[in-house]
Amino acid sequence: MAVVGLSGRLARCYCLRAVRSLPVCSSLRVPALQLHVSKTAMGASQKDFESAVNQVKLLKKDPGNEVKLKLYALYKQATEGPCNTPKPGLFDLINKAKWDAWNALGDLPKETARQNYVDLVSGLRSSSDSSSQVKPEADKKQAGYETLVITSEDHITKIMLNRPAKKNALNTQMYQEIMLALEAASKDDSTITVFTGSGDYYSSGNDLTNFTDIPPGGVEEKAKNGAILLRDFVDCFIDFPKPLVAVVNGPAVGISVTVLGLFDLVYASDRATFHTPFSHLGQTPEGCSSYTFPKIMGLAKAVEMLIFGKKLTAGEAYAQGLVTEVFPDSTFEKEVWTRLKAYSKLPRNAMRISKQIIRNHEKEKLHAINAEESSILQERWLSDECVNAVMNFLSQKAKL
Ligand SMILES: CCCCCCCCCCC/C=C/C(=O)SCCNC(=O)CCNC(=O)[C@H](O)C(C)(C)COP(=O)(O)OP(=O)(O)OC[C@H]1O[C@@H](n2cnc3c(N)ncnc32)[C@H](O)[C@@H]1OP(=O)(O)O
Repeated sequence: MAVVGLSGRLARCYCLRAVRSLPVCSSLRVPALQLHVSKTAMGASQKDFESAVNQVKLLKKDPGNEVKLKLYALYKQATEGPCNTPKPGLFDLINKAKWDAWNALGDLPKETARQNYVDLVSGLRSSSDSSSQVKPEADKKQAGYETLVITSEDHITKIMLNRPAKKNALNTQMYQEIMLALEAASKDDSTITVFTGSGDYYSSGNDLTNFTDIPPGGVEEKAKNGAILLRDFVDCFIDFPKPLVAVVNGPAVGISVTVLGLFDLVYASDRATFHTPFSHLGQTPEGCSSYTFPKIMGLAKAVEMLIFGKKLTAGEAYAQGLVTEVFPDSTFEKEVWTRLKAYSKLPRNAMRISKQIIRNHEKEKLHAINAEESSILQERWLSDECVNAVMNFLSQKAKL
């Protein structure tokens, strides 16, 4: 695809398949940067291993080269088995150190290497978290998040998307932090968990700059990593055990709309809108919306949103069953939080078990739908239709 004359940022856009793969960086790459993992190496604890691979990227402190060599060696042993490459030359110090670390593991079984990797990362996580996070107390912001503001008060854990200058667009870090925040909220002493946005937007959905910066493995690896990230992200909502509430304070776009089908309550300000411009972007529905939206609002209305990109007002979203209740913007925050504080005093276990009974019937089906939607999007992200739409936004910041 001819890319002559585009800005530097676009020239890095993963969509530009003509771009040669970047030179392999000379510094030691922690294996977490290579998220493509072979199915055969995963076995029963595939999720734990993938989650550990993801978590390495979020370590607050650099664990040092010795630990990184250990992570590298265990990763290679878990995914490829015993060292199977020729020894690098004497002066190729970085690759020789990596080769030595891997080779030193000898015939260690893949399963053992995988488990050792998971154990090593969880140790790194707990030491990193304990040194960087403040124990949440009532009215206290939780430390350790850059794209979110997490507060705990009145038995409510509030997860606020906090990139207002970018309309709370979800970049890769925000996806990762939301997964961590949901994991923490599922285990803390709160009764309900609330999502909302800071600034005038709830969220403008996927950050389209996520499509730039080609990894060393090229565009296919970018799309594969994106599909893994999307699937893991949506799985967190499918499996979340407590009542999950969306306080939609303004316009919502894309994935911030589609996952609403997995929430238990959706309260919207009357200035909120709901927009899923997937066809405009050469993309397809995600967040299980290909199943939940027809179920919630009927096939015709779901098609009008998901295929034709009709933007709904809060009133229309309420009429179609996507929104539980709409409030005047002037009294939105006061009315909604008064109500939620009353709900949060209800017996925690009864609410959790009731949610389980209501949601468990379809949990496996939703996981399967999520996996299918993610793999279809993996292909879509490499298509010319998506390439042109994303480049159009990035180069002109065209408004939908
Ligand atoms: C292969 C790679 C995969 C990566 C990982 C994927 C993981 C999961 C993917 C799941 C699939 C999700 C799909 C979706 O969510 S599709 C929807 C995507 N969102 C959009 O297309 C919205 C784009 N934004 C807009 O149309 C407008 O910004 C908007 C109407 C939302 C607001 O317009 P307004 O004029 O009011 O404000 P600005 O445009 O000036 O916005 C202010 C600044 O914020 C930037 N911005 C806003 N939204 C986004 C966005 N989604 N992505 C990136 N940047 C965004 C905007 O550019 C402005 O920035 P500057 O101030 O720098 O100009």
